[in-house]
Amino acid sequence: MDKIILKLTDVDYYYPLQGLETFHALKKISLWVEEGEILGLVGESGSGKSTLAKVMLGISGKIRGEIRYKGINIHGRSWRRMKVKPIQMVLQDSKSSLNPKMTLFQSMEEPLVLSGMKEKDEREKRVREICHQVGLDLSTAGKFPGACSGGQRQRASIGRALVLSPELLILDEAVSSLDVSIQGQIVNLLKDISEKMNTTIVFISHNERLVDHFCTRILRMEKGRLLDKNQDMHPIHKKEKEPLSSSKSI
Ligand SMILES: Nc1ncnc2c1ncn2[C@@H]1O[C@H](COP(=O)(O)OP(=O)(O)OP(=O)(O)O)[C@@H](O)[C@H]1O
Repeated sequence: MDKIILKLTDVDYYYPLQGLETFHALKKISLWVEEGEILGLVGESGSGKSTLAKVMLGISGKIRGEIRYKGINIHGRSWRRMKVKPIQMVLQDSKSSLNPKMTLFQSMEEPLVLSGMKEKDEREKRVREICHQVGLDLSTAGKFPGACSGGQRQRASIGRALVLSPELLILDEAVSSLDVSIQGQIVNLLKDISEKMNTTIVFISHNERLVDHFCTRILRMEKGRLLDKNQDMHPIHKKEKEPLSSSKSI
């Protein structure tokens, strides 16, 4: 088997409610993520996909079970407290994840500033590289989010997530609000990035056709549980990465 970078064993998650009540959102989730793969996570609305993504990122709250990143038990540890995080997430709403008062370029530069990269020239060089990778020209990168299209903003959100070279990128409905042709372009871009940078991707989407085209393995959630219990017994869900035409209807 390929190298496992993230492994969850019997993970339960409970959201705190009013008083002493809790909501049992994840039930006995066991899964692994292999280095370099594009793992798709599908399931109906409310099945727990976003909660699972947040647990991978270190959400606070009542968690049971074991979460190991590269063999290290990260249970209860928040990546948010670390300057350079090995896991990054891109959400559906690029408007809310980008600061409206910063240009796309500045938003992509900010994680470098926060990580302690002091030289402005060095930071700008890195952001120019990332702009090239995510297909944003520099004049667009100089605009504020309000003056950009959804696709341009989403490229910048992906660029911001990639600028510190994360090992694992989680995309939670990250292309859902975009036109079909733009979805295809962004998915091709992600595939390219995953191949060139060996970035591992967890891709959450309602769009099963898109997931089927894009992902190398697919897991399904239902009511807080994972349906594919014995993951290596589902070879039909495991395939080689194949090119996706951006004009194809997905
Ligand atoms: N902060 C919260 N407090 C209490 N319950 C929550 C909270 N956030 C989510 N839930 C509940 O947890 C369950 C799983 O929600 P989650 O957002 O993870 O589902 P999802 O599969 O990502 O849904 P969608 O596809 O609609 O985004 C739902 O029943 C939801 O109501």
